[in-house]
Amino acid sequence: MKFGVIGAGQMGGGIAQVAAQSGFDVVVHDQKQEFLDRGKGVIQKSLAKLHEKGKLSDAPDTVLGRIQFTTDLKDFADCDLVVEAIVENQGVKNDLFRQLGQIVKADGILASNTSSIPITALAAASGRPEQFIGMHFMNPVPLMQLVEVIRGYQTSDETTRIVTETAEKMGKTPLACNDFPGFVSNRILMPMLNEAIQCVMEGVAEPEAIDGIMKLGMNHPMGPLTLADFIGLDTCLAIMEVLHQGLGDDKYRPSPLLRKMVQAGLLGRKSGEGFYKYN
Ligand SMILES: CC(=O)CC(=O)SCCNC(=O)CCNC(=O)[C@H](O)C(C)(C)COP(=O)(O)OP(=O)(O)OC[C@H]1O[C@@H](n2cnc3c(N)ncnc32)[C@H](O)[C@@H]1OP(=O)(O)O
Ligand SMILES: NC(=O)C1=CN([C@@H]2O[C@H](COP(=O)(O)OP(=O)(O)OC[C@H]3O[C@@H](n4cnc5c(N)ncnc54)[C@H](OP(=O)(O)O)[C@@H]3O)[C@@H](O)[C@H]2O)C=CC1
Repeated sequence: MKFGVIGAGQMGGGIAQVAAQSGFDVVVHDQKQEFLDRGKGVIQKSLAKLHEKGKLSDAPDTVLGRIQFTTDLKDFADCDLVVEAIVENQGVKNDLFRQLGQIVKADGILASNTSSIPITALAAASGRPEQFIGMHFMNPVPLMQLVEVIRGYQTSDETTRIVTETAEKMGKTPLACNDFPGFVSNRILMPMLNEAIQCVMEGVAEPEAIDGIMKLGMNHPMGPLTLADFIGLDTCLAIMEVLHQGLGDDKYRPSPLLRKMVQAGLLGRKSGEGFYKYN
């Protein structure tokens, strides 16, 4: 299988890495060489860590050698499966899928790692709705078990079968759901993170206390504010907007503090500051 990934950010890099660890030939795209170099560096660090712990079956260089980095979308022409992991914005994703629908071979499958955007709408933009699906990995991809598999309105059984089997070959557990805003994962997770942000805004407690209460009280591995910083506050806001618009209920209204922090460029770990500071 030739595996394509669009976007070399935290999700795209992780997906490419795990695909290469599973023995697939992988091609990864980003818009600029500097983004590819940054993504490659993150993959190298992760592979070194997994190797150190004896969790890699091949040498890190062998795994890295299976990944081709490119800024040219034409390099995806012969891919069997292409997973998109670019910014959580429907217009930008639609444009990309319109191009991929023209470039990727006719029997290739297109998938989106979107956190919330309707799969059926992206499928329509691609021009190949039967061979389109949501393949939603969790962050950090090398460590997390789940792949949420989301069927669009016209996704074929064959596409679902191939993508489910591919997720299994990648050592993941695929679980199916239908195409509703935020699917299952973010429909449930993101309102909790949004509520934690609202607690900061209202002065209910300091961020450290909110995170500590949820970690120690509910056994969550990360507190909600640490997790929001980890996901990216821009991505959290984009997901809340999709839930709010798509489900039409004000209980999904993004916290004004979340909006303000994104406007200020405080995006969490990836920008160096969110609810906490990172060096
Ligand atoms: C927004 C969406 O659309 C969907 C989403 O993805 S929502 C987000 C879903 N993800 C989560 O909820 C993650 C919640 N957090 C966790 O499960 C855990 O904190 C975690 C698995 C990320 C980390 O595990 P942890 O037990 O907290 O310990 P931590 O010490 O931080 O990390 C464990 C080890 O993994 C390593 N590690 C972390 N990320 C890694 C990566 N990408 N690759 C390789 N190793 C990694 C760490 O370096 C650490 O190694 P050492 O033991 O040698 O120090
Ligand atoms: N963060 C998370 O925890 C999770 C995120 N997701 C989803 O995965 C997707 C990616 O998220 P994430 O990896 O966190 O985001 P990042 O911001 O880390 O990475 C996105 C990458 O895509 C690039 N990019 C942006 N626009 C384009 C474009 N038009 N063409 C090609 N590349 C582009 C970005 O480049 P640049 O640097 O120029 O912006 C960047 O390298 C989103 O849809 C998100 O909702 C899914 C599961 C978990």
